[in-house]
Amino acid sequence: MSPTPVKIAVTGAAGQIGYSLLFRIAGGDLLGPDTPVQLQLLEIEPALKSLEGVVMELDDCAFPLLESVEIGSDPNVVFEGVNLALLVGARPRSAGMERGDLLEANGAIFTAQGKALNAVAADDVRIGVTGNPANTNALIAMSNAPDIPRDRFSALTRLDHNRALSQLHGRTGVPVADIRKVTIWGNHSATQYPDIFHAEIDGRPAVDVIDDLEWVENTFIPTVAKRGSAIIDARGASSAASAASATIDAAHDWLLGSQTDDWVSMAVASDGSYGIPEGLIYSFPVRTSDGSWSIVQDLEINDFSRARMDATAAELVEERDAVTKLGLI
Ligand SMILES: NC(=O)C1=CN([C@@H]2O[C@H](COP(=O)(O)OP(=O)(O)OC[C@H]3O[C@@H](n4cnc5c(N)ncnc54)[C@H](O)[C@@H]3O)[C@@H](O)[C@H]2O)C=CC1
Ligand SMILES: O=C([O-])CC(=O)C(=O)O
Repeated sequence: MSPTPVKIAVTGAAGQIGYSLLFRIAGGDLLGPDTPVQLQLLEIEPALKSLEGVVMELDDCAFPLLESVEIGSDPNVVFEGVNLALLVGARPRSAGMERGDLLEANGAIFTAQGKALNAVAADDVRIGVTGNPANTNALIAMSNAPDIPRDRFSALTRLDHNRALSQLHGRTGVPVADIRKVTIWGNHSATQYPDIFHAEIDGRPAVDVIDDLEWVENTFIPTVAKRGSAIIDARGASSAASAASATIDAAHDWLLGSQTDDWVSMAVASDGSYGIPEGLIYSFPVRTSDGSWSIVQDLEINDFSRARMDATAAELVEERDAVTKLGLI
């Protein structure tokens, strides 16, 4: 008997990220080669025609795992019974904007979608937020879905995590598979803190292998934290295929588990670990298994890390205060 199909909602499905994400999901990259998927795609009314074209292309791929595709513009219909909701749809920033500038424009979307998920999603739903500002959008959705446990919400910092791995690979030549225990702390913004003090490169402490704290502070951290802007400057549009790939990686590891000798970065509701204010959606090192996650505990935090972890938390507190004032949470 084939496994029960998983219902996956994707919002902003006609957008740039959607155009990569949907094909990867339907091809089995998220749930593996044995699990059929049913896609339930949300778009705003004016983008539905374009989405119809994307669905025609999905049909034309004849993906064996793709059981059905439904599209619509009403989240109360599209989210019906979904087991996984990937909230991508939101306005992207353009050159010169910070992601926080999108708070007001995109905040309202996540209020309505949080309410709809609360009303109609499956009991086991997991919700991953990619649309920016991702952490605070996840906070808004979570706050508007009081019946869904808080640990079912996360925001995407896996792209930052992958960017950090790639930069370390570029510096050392060690394959990314042999680089472990990198952490992105905090906000998916320029204040994020990519931390290598616990990382291992080829089984050795990363700081010893790199042996250049000046490079860590003045090249590695800003390169990872500002990579989104660099891509906008180069491409004239924000990252899309890499964002889709990270969205898949994050959901895959959340639902199916991550390696035990490594961890991943995920922005989740803080339980106060590492002194981060309770309830903020903050990126931590987490281990995942079977649809649940737990924050890696007891890492020693030096003064260099502490200052950066607190600065990115302070930005998230400001964002939370701003959306509270706007009445979104
Ligand atoms: N967390 C991360 O690492 C990353 C996040 N992003 C963010 O992802 C979001 C999407 O990016 P792109 O696909 O490039 O943008 P895009 O503009 O190409 O697509 C966004 C889509 O969302 C749709 N949309 C707008 N409001 C909607 C609503 N209420 N319900 C459903 N769909 C709605 C639009 O019609 C559009 O088709 C942006 O906020 C972007 O900043 C992008 C890259 C990385
Ligand atoms: O920078 C942006 O606006 C898009 C994004 O989140 C990223 O590439 O990390």
